[in-house]
Amino acid sequence: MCSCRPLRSSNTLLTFTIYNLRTAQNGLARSGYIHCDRMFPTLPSPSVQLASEPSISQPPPKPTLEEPPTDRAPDDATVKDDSKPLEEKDGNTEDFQTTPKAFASSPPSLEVPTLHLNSDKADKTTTTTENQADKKPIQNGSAKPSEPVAIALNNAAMPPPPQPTASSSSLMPPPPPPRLRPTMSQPQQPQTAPVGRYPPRPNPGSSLRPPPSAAASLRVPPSTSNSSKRAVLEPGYSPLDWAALTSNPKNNLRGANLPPTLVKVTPSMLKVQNGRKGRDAWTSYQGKVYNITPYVPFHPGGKGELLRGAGKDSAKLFMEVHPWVNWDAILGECLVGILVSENDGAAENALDAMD
Ligand code: HEM
Repeated sequence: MCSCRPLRSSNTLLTFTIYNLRTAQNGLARSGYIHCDRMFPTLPSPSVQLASEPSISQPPPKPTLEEPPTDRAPDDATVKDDSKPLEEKDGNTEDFQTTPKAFASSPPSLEVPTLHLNSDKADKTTTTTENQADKKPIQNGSAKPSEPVAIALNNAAMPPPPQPTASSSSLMPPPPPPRLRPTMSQPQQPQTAPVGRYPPRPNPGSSLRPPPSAAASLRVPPSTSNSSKRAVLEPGYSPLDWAALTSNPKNNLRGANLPPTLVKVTPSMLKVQNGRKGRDAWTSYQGKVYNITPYVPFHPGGKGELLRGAGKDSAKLFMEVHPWVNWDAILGECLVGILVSENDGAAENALDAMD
């Protein structure tokens, strides 16, 4: 884009390049255009120093084409269409010292491809673009304008990702909707109402119920199952009452007619002490024999559960039900003696007989 100015318009000393075929023929610069040297800095061009009148220092090269002179004035520098180099008009460019022509370079037109999910359309688009890319030459050494488009269309030519379908087995099934944990007091009911945007409303009757408090969540829910065999203790037979009874030194909890020292109890002796026929119930635990009769009304599990171990070793039953209970701390005052074998018991009885 050379900004040309008529030759007359400049009155200062400037260096210009004159391109005019007619000037070369007639030796007169009848018409010419001053091109800015910035446009063609590397080309050798005849320079004209203008003082008051332009004077050509070096004659321009002679063209090979003959063209009749015109009658125009030598200083006529009117802008005309013949400002174009003559080789353009006649097509002869070999012997003519030409100046590189400045062509208006149109910006590369990037075609925005249209992407379709349909593979046929994508293939067509790709083919069209590839043809266009082949047809378009590289202009002025610039980068290929079609490269990004081609890359983009190569990506577009890839098959579209598979659309998720309900029957696709490669996808994980959606997680189940969260459920509220059913509580003991609110039995779970089948959900027949359609699942809407909002949770279902509570029953009209329960709307008057106060909201549950934090303390209610910590409360032990009432048990409706028969898994617990906890017995209802009579008044005056609480654990605190048992503790008060055992703290009395004259409680006589071991039983009547027993020596103050520990008794050697054989298995046969233990078996007789089963709580029937007016006899106390004895049980053994870890080699020691206890009279459990005074503890029967205090047993939280009830009389029947406690007497299951009467007349035998109840360590297994005890550990199955409540291994956390401290046996000795509760029944320490009920200790009768130690469990011995039948032979030891027989020998002891023989020694007693000798005395
Ligand atoms: C001989 C066999 C025994 C059986 C079969 C038995 C059974 C039971 C049962 C069924 C319960 C109720 C558990 C519940 O609340 O769900 C219970 C509670 C209890 N029993 Fe026994 N019991 C036995 C011996 C004993 C003995 C010898 C003692 C005392 C040393 C004892 C002290 C307790 C205590 C303190 C509880 C309350 C436990 C708690 O509340 O966590 N039991 N027992």
